[in-house]
Amino acid sequence: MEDIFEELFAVIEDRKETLPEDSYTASLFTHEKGENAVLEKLGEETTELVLAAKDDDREEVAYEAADIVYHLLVVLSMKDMDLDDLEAELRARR
Ligand SMILES: N=c1c2ncn([C@@H]3O[C@H](COP(=O)(O)OP(=O)(O)OP(=O)(O)O)[C@@H](O)[C@H]3O)c2ncn1[C@@H]1O[C@H](COP(=O)(O)O)[C@@H](O)[C@H]1O
Repeated sequence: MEDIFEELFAVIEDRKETLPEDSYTASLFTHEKGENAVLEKLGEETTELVLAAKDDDREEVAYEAADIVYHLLVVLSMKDMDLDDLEAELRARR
């Protein structure tokens, strides 16, 4: 499970660096709305997760949760943060 986060974050960092034209991730880093584009998307996905959970739609909950995790990792990268920052915060709460 840990690996998939690391793999995904590495891809996001690569897209930030290389900005391929056909990359959705790159489009978030170059969006005319700036960071608001990914932040708005995160808000939308969170609302969709809440609705899916209220409907007890487990498949949809997993789908929206994955959308949230992906966009969350993009936000971390945008702030020049990484998974270590997230891990440190989680461990500090134990
Ligand atoms: N995990 C994701 C991921 N999750 C969600 N998304 C995109 O996030 C967007 C979510 O928006 P919505 O749910 O609103 O879906 P939509 O209706 O298609 O989008 P809109 O019309 O609302 O803009 C979609 O365009 C999805 O394709 C993702 N795009 C990329 N990744 C990962 O990032 C990697 C690199 O992708 P590229 O940057 O596109 O090369 C991929 O291999 C994946 O592993």
